[in-house]
Amino acid sequence: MAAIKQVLTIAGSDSGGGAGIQADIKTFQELGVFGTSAITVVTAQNTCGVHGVYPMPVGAVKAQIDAIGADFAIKAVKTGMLFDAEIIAETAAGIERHGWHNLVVDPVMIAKGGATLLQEEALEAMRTLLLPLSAVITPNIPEAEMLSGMEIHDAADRKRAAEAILAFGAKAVVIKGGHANNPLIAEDYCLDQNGESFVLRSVRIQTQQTHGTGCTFSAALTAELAKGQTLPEALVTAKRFIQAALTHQLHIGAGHGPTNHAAFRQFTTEGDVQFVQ
Ligand SMILES: Nc1ncnc2c1ncn2[C@@H]1O[C@H](COP(=O)(O)OP(=O)(O)O)[C@@H](O)[C@H]1O
Ligand SMILES: Cc1ncc(COP(=O)(O)OP(=O)(O)O)c(N)n1
Repeated sequence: MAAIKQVLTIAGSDSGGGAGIQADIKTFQELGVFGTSAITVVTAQNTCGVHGVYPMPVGAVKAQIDAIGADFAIKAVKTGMLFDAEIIAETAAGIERHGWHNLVVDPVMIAKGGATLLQEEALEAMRTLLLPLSAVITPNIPEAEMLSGMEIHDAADRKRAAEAILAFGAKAVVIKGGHANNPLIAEDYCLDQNGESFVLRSVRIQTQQTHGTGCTFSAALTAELAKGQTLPEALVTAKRFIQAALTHQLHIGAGHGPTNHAAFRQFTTEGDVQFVQ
């Protein structure tokens, strides 16, 4: 029997279970890969907001990464909440030391409730240390604006911002459309270093149950890359996964509830996502 594909998430813990490490591991499990983790930060968090942020000592981050590197055949890695420049530097050094490829960088910066998940002075470390190692980076619109230093109001702005982000060395960028103003469509835009681009479109689901959408999407992308899918194939599955997770809601908690990670396996999603070149 072929060994199950092994993946690593280097990210923060969300006590509420909808985002961060918890969302990543659930998504990995649903997509049939074996998830391992290196926890960067512990957050005290629920559907109503972030109540506390407790960074791990960098030595603990390094020790977790090296324990995984010593024993697992990691096929893809994703990063999530990294919080400060020291943790970013340790993460980048670990990825290089272990020669890991298929790096998905989810540049987590601000939680839906407004809490800071990345210190402002860490932005430069993300640009210079992590982006050059990444196969793909998946900013939402505010994150793409921060990374590129440009405002995004329309598709032309989005393309210019994507080009600016690629200039930091990422092989591809996906600017996710969850924060766009379009009330009907949720559209993600992908551009790679060869100038190839496409968009992924779905119906926008009218819901408050959106906590952890970005983590879940990037974890699904990581799982599919580990299984050997091409970037466009992996992105289509990730978009179908999050569409199902948003459609079949769980209604947990009083605030922004978590998405339903089990929905993709339970419900048909064929045709829910349009790939437009
Ligand atoms: N209301 C929605 N309906 C359908 N898809 C959505 C909705 N909100 C976000 N998405 C999708 O979820 C994924 C994460 O996007 P986004 O919410 O922008 O990221 P983040 O959680 O990092 O802010 C993207 O594929 C986006 O298109
Ligand atoms: C520990 C932790 N990591 C990441 C996030 C942000 O996740 P995201 O998927 O962007 O979802 P929202 O915060 O926007 O709901 C987080 N909250 N906690």
